[in-house]
Amino acid sequence: MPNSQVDEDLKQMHALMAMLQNLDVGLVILDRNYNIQLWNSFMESHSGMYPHEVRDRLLFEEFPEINEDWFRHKAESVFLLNNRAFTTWEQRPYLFKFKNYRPITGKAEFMYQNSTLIPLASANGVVERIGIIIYDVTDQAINRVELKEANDQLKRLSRTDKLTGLYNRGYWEECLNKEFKRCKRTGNTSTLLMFDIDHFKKVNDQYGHPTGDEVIKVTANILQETMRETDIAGRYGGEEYVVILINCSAEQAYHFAERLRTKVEQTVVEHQGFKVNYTVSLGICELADTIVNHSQWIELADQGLYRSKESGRNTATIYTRN
Ligand SMILES: Nc1nc2c(ncn2[C@@H]2O[C@H](COP(=O)(O)OP(=O)(O)OP(=O)(O)O)[C@@H](O)[C@H]2O)c(=O)[nH]1
Repeated sequence: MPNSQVDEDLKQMHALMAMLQNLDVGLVILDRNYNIQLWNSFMESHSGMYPHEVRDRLLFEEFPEINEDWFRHKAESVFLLNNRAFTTWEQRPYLFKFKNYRPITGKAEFMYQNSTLIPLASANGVVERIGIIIYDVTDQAINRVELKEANDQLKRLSRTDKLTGLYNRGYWEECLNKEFKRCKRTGNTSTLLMFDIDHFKKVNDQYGHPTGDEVIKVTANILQETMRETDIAGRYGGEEYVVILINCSAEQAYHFAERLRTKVEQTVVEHQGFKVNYTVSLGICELADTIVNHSQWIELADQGLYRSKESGRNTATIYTRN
């Protein structure tokens, strides 16, 4: 080959190397034994390690954060099959654990990365090296994470009653429907308790709406303190509450209802200089074979509640057919 041609090839090679060095993506070349052969400026600036420090060093020794078994498994198929392989940040947040210095996405502690492994075949077609390309996808990942957080928050809000923090009627009914179906499937029994503040209109009339609101909130707190974590409580209407007592019979629910009723009876709500005593009436309905859907379950618990109101309030009644 004439000298001028060699010079030209070398020049082109230098230009290519300069370009690779300055790409805004990470580029690492590994030999067949996973020793580092090339380390571009992106890798240098994010790892703080110069190319001469890592050259000919075993990848897994220099970067113990890389799961060796997983990486070898992936890379061997690239070596053997001459195929590319990809890993996204959703599968693994990063390959190299680089600190994130980006001001806009300061929220992320580490750089999120997508990575691609590419086979580098020599003239005889044998893959003797592989290239790792690292893409910094921190902005994209953070946006996605934030969007998910916002959606989760929105979902929570759409399920929750603002005043009490209990589930709202719509979402609670969905839960009841699920529980209804679960009990029918498994043969377990759960009991529905519905209760309502007595003469609440008078509370509002006598002390004003804000104090009425406070009474509604305090009652929700008492309910939450009294029930189990697995029970599912909701605000059914203005001053009407519901709770699904999971895996609980009517008799057990009656004890629960009495505890709740007594706590309320003993509570004094202090608000805006007022001291409010009040009571609740409760209806109980255990799920039975005769109940055909969750709406009927609610109706029957409501009938229990109605009987409590009829019999003078501040009492709990288990629904029975007569
Ligand atoms: N402060 C306040 N009042 C509410 C809210 N939602 C409903 N109410 C009031 O709750 C009262 C319910 O009154 P009624 O349905 O007549 O029942 P009650 O006075 O509790 O009588 P009984 O249930 O028969 O003991 C109404 O005056 C509503 O305005 C709320 O979010 N805040």
